[in-house]
Amino acid sequence: MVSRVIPVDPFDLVIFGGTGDLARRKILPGLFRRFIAGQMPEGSRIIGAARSEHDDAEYREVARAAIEEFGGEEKKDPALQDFLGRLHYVAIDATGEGGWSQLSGLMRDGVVRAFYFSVAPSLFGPLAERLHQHRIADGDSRIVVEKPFGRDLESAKALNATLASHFDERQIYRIDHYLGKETVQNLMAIRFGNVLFEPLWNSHYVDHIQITVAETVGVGGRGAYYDKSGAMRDMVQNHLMQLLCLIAMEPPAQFEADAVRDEKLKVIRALQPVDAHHIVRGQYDAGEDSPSYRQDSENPRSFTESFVAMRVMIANWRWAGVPFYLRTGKKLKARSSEIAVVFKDLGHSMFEGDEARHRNILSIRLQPNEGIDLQVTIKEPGPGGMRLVDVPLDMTFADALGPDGEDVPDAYERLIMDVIRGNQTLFMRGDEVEAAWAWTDPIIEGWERRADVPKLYEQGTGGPEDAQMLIHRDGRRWRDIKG
Ligand SMILES: NC(=O)C1=CN([C@@H]2O[C@H](COP(=O)(O)OP(=O)(O)OC[C@H]3O[C@@H](n4cnc5c(N)ncnc54)[C@H](OP(=O)(O)O)[C@@H]3O)[C@@H](O)[C@H]2O)C=CC1
Ligand SMILES: O=C1O[C@H](COP(=O)(O)O)[C@@H](O)[C@H](O)[C@H]1O
Repeated sequence: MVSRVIPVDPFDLVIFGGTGDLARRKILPGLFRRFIAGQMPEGSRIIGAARSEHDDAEYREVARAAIEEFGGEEKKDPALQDFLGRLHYVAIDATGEGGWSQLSGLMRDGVVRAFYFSVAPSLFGPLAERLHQHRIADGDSRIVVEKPFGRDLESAKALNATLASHFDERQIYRIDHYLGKETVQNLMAIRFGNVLFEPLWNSHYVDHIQITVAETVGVGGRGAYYDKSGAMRDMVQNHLMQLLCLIAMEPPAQFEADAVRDEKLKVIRALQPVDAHHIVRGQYDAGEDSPSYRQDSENPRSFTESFVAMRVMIANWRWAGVPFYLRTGKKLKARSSEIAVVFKDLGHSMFEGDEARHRNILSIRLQPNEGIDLQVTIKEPGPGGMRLVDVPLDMTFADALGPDGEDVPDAYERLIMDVIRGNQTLFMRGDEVEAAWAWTDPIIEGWERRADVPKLYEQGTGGPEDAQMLIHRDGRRWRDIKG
């Protein structure tokens, strides 16, 4: 099978924060992979922009070093030199006047102009203002806005208003890199591309749904940011919420930006408030040889959560009474992200002596080993009569699709190419982000009001004991976190 590369128009992509961690770790290596794949047409340029003084040659060395450090196999590709030749640099201050006329002079007509805000969120507004003031952005330009998009409803509204005073909504690409992950898109393909699942996708057949995003990393290196954020703002309000929307939304009429985003918004608006009883916060303790969260964040009195588990209900016809259990945390036992749709038990077993509960479980593995797995019940092989056993019908995309199944763009690559193509389907709309904050704000405010103390949990486990209780109380259990 040969991967299809959809052509894009020539573009100028300006990366504000082009020397920063995200640019070096993800954006530049990703763009090099797209260059190799033929998605950077002749005449396209990448312009790094940050305060530090560099000329083009020095910036190319920054990019070369980044690709060497963070790139994969592609770093050995002889096309690297040609790619670096497409890079330019402007020293610019987002909050001052330095560099703007130089950037303005670099802009060309006849190519797509995209501006990636890979800088601290406090600079999103000043960048938008200056792009507008200096007439660097035209009516077809796109801006890509990184997370976090605000830290509550009020700040998200203010940021939306600032951006809206300079750009139309169709020009604003709010990034959630989970939406760019291959398997997250597969979620929609599995749901809406198979006749098999949709009839069962409701409260008549689904017992509950589990969404897990487990990480083994801690917050070392990003402690200052994370400690003001916590798992709720960092992961739940955006990534987990987006997964929840995709799994729960009604079928959109088309796979088109507003059709998909309208349906996601309806899910967020139908979320019931979560009471304290249905949510557990945790913070990782010190391990034998590894620091605690408080040490990593350099805040010895921190009450920020590095883990959240919660039971969420959606008040609509399709999902009435079906719990969605969400959990995410750092320093857990494995890196594993999965959505599991657990179907109801059979109403009656015709097989004598079969007392086990048999249930179908559709598990969509987002990472690692992207794939799907459907647990089905079959007869145990051998002469032992009609004894039933549950087995997985397992498909790893890499196995099923061969080497090309592995050769897929990573989330950032895909999303940047969508920006150039002008496709907003996998980006969050302003009202979606606000609705998500409107739902999370009361939860966070409740913690602050009660001075809630997160439960400590042992590193390398599934989180605090209370998270087990959260689901056990309902007579269910979490799926194992397996890497
Ligand atoms: N790093 C990551 O893994 C992730 C990051 N993000 C988001 O991406 C954004 C960037 O993060 P990250 O790369 O880690 O941040 P860094 O601190 O590593 O980089 C910040 C960049 O902004 C530049 N910069 C700082 N101040 C100004 C200014 N006044 N004018 C122009 N440029 C400026 C810096 O260069 P200089 O100092 O030379 O100006 C640098 O290039 C943030 O919004 C973050 O939340 C989101 C998800 C993951
Ligand atoms: O946005 C973020 O995501 C990462 C997890 O992303 P993944 O692609 O590695 O699953 C998380 O570590 C980080 O805290 C958060 O800001």
